[in-house]
This record gives sequence, C-alpha cells and structure tokens, in this order.
Amino acid sequence: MANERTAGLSLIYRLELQNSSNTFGKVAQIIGEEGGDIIGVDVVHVDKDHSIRDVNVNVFDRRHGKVIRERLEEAEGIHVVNLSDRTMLMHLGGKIEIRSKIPVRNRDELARVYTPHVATICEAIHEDPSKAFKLTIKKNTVAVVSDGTAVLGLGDIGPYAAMPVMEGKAMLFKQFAGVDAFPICLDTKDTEAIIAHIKAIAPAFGGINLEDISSPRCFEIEARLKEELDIPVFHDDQHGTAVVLLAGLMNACKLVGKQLEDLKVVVTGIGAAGIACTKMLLLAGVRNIMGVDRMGVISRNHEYENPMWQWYAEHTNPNNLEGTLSDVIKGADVFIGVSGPGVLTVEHLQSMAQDPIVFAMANPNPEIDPDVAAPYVRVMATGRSDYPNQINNLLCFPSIFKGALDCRASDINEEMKLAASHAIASTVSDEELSEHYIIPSVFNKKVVQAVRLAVIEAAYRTGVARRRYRDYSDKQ
Ligand SMILES: NC(=O)C1=CN([C@@H]2O[C@H](COP(=O)(O)OP(=O)(O)OC[C@H]3O[C@@H](n4cnc5c(N)ncnc54)[C@H](O)[C@@H]3O)[C@@H](O)[C@H]2O)C=CC1
Ligand SMILES: CC(=O)C(=O)O
Ligand SMILES: [Mg+2]
Repeated sequence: MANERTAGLSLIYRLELQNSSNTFGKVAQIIGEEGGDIIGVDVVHVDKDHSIRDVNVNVFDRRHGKVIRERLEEAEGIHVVNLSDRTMLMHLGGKIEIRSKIPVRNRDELARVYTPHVATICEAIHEDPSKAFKLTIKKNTVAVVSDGTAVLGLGDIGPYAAMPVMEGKAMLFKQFAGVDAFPICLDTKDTEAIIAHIKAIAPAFGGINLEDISSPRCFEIEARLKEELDIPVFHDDQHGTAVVLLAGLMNACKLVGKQLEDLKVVVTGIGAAGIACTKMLLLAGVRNIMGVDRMGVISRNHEYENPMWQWYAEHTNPNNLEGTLSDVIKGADVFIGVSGPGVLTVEHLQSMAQDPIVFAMANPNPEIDPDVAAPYVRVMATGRSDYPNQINNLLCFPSIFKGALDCRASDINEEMKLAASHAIASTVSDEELSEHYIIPSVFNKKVVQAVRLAVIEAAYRTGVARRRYRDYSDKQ
C-alpha cells in the first residue's frame, strides 16, 4: 500500500562505526539515498576507536531493508552487527503475563492464600457455586479462544501461529477495559471437540470470546456454547465487527444525508463477519443488501451446501439479482468488504451511487488501497490503525464484555449489541462528524464507558443481568 512505510516495517540496524571518518554522516546519507526513514538513533557503546549505535529505520518491506543493509556493509568504516525488526522484538517472550494482586511475604500470608485457609473458600464455593463470581477471577476474566482456522485474513495458519493475535486481543481487553483475558489456542478443528474443550474450561471464566474460527463451523460452535453455558459467549469476528460497522454506517449516513432503509448495500465475503454484519444491518432497518462471495452473488436461484448461505439467500437480495460484484455494485450506496485484498477496483467505485460509502475492512490489507480509493468515495473506512475511520471490533469487544461481566450477564444478546452500536455512534458529536471522523478512535476513553453503561442497561432491560440491580447500582 502507498503509505505502508508509516505502519510497515520498522528495522533496527545495530552498527559498529569507526570514530574517524564522519561515518554516521555516511550512514544517514546511504539510508536517505535508499529511501529509508531514520526515526531514532541510540548510542549503545562508545570507546576510543568505535561506537555502536542502534539506528531505527522505517522501510517499505524486508527487501528494501536488505538493500539498505547491503549498501551499509559496502561502506568503509561501517559494520552491520545485527539487523532486527521492532515488531519481532516486541513479541519476544510473548506480550502478556500473569501477576498476583496480593503479596505473599510470610508463612501467615501463605497459609491464607493457599493451604490450609484457602480450603474455607473452596468449601464456600462448593456450597454455592455462584460465589465463584465473588471469590475467584471468574468475576472479571474472559477466555479468548481460537482454533487458528481464520486468523485475520491469513486463513488457516493453525493454533501456534494464531497465538500472537490472541495474546494481542487479551492485552487489549486489559488495556481498554480492565478485563483480564487469557489466550487459548486449541489444537483441533473438530467442532464437537472445540465445544467440549470450551465447556470444560468455562468454570474459570466469566465469558468466552471466540476468535478467528472459520465459517461455517463458527456458527454452530457459538450457537451450541450459548445454549449450553451460562456465561456470555461472543464470536468477536461476527458480532464485534457488526456492532462497530453499524455505528460507523449510522454516522456515515447522517453525514451524507441518507436513511438506512433506503440504502443499497453490497457485502463481499459472506463468512463469519459478513453474515453477522448483514444480520445487524437487517436488524437496524436496512432492506436492500446483496452478498457476494467467491462464486458470485448469493441468490435464491441456487441451493447452497453452507446452511448460512441458504439463510442468506432467503433473507437478502430482494430483487434476486445474479452475477458478480461488478453487476451488483452499480448504483450501490455502500460497499462493505470482509473478504480480502484487491476485491474492489476504481471501476467499481465509479459505478456506485452518489456519495459512495466504502468500508473495506479485510485485515491486514483491505479490499482496496484507501489512497487509491480516496478520490472516488465520500466516506472511506478500513480495519487498520494507520488510516482514519478504523472500523475494527477492538472498538467494542473490551467494553461489551466489561459491561456483561459487571452486571454478571448470562448472555450478550441483540439488544445489548444494538445498544453498543448506538453508544459508539453517539460519541461522535454533530460538530465533530466529518468524512474523516465517522467513528471514534479506539483510544477515546469516552467510548469504553458509554458502551459499558449501554450494555449494562440493555442487560437489565432484557433480563439477562444476574447481579441484583441494587448491588450493581450502589457501587456506581
Ligand atoms: N475490521 C474488523 O474488525 C474485522 C475484519 N475482519 C476481516 O474480514 C475478513 C474475513 O474474516 P472472517 O469473516 O472472520 O473470515 P471467514 O473465513 O469466516 O470469511 C471470509 C469469507 O470471504 C470470502 N472471500 C475471501 N476472498 C474473497 C474474494 N476475493 N471475493 C469474494 N469473497 C471472498 C471467503 O470465501 C469467505 O466466505 C478477514 O480479512 C478479517 O481480517 C474480520 C473480523 C473483524
Ligand atoms: C480484527 C479481527 O478480529 C480480524 O481481523 O480478524
Ligand atoms: Mg478476528
């Protein structure tokens, strides 16, 4: 992508430089000539003849980084000791750890947190299992569970490779909403085994966040767990994405002066995210939605093996159109992409209705490069952190779970999700609303609190909150 440098590869060149002949000047010249961007320099060691410096450089990609390395190695007085990648360094040893809340400084404290006195706590929970919410980490802890089959847009990369994403989600739960979350990657793709394993670990957790499990298995896994567990189960790729998408779309419509019920919407990628986004839009009043996957537009002229596509055919595409994206994008007000890079072209954008709204949300690379799309769209959003209008489930999953945990909800239902969408949308005031600001930043602290309170209110209203309202409201 055109501005990949800003969020792309950041390398650290550890250089040994001879003190004599203006070697750092040469370093800066070579990096500049090759189009690298020096963003920092640390002096690691200096002696009479040499200095060792870490030079932090933003490059386009690994090949670009290698070219710079080769140029530096050719220069007199410069020796490349090591080349490392800042992202890789941030992941050394993983991104999270467990810490104790209470110090254990002596035998008396040891006897209380552990045996023998911990036994009284165990007995209390044995007598009344609901006390697990009061006396264990269950109160504020979520399991982030994946089988590694649909990791970002990378596909089925397996449970080991999925861990960095799940650790990242756990980290974000804590940072954005104070929820403790634990990453769990299961080494099985078997639906029944996944359901059984999650049920078996559920006692420790107040909620289950399913992540990056491929469709259509994700639908059955979630539905069964929702039915068989008494804690909220939420497939983030479905519902988190749908909640934030609806918030962004409501604000985009306000900006361009269109109503949800009048929109013609095209969704590409009818998997976990695409189906959930469609359901959410239908719930919010959108009537004309068409879904496109690899084999074309989903219509009632076909029989689908995937039961969710059968459902999709029956509930969308009111005019039962057929064809490809090029056929149905003509005259569309909104494009929603949860498929993969390169799906959307400038020709597609040129054929859309006036004031096109484009949410190209595939990660890590959207359906169209936002810089390429910019001249042809009124509102552009992606799932990425390095462009304006980030439509990413991160904007809601920490706070939705925080709300659900705080009122001890047994479920995260449609009303709670809709309430979360409205809460997110309402944090952008009319004065703030613009083409580049339809959705608040994930760092906007008002969002977490607004979503948490809206979710709690909807949970009490719909009868899924299990903490007595008096106990909850007294502590607010
Ligand atoms: N911005 C955000 O918050 C989120 C973004 N995503 C992104 O959305 C994408 C899909 O994620 P999931 O729904 O979880 O995966 P999924 O595997 O459940 O579904 C993906 C669907 O897209 C279809 N697809 C792939 N390439 C296509 C193409 N060229 N044309 C038409 N259809 C195509 C697949 O056949 C599949 O049906 C990924 O890139 C993911 O990173 C997913 C969740 C949240
Ligand atoms: C954001 C996210 O959950 C995904 O891209 O899968
Ligand atoms: Mg995901």
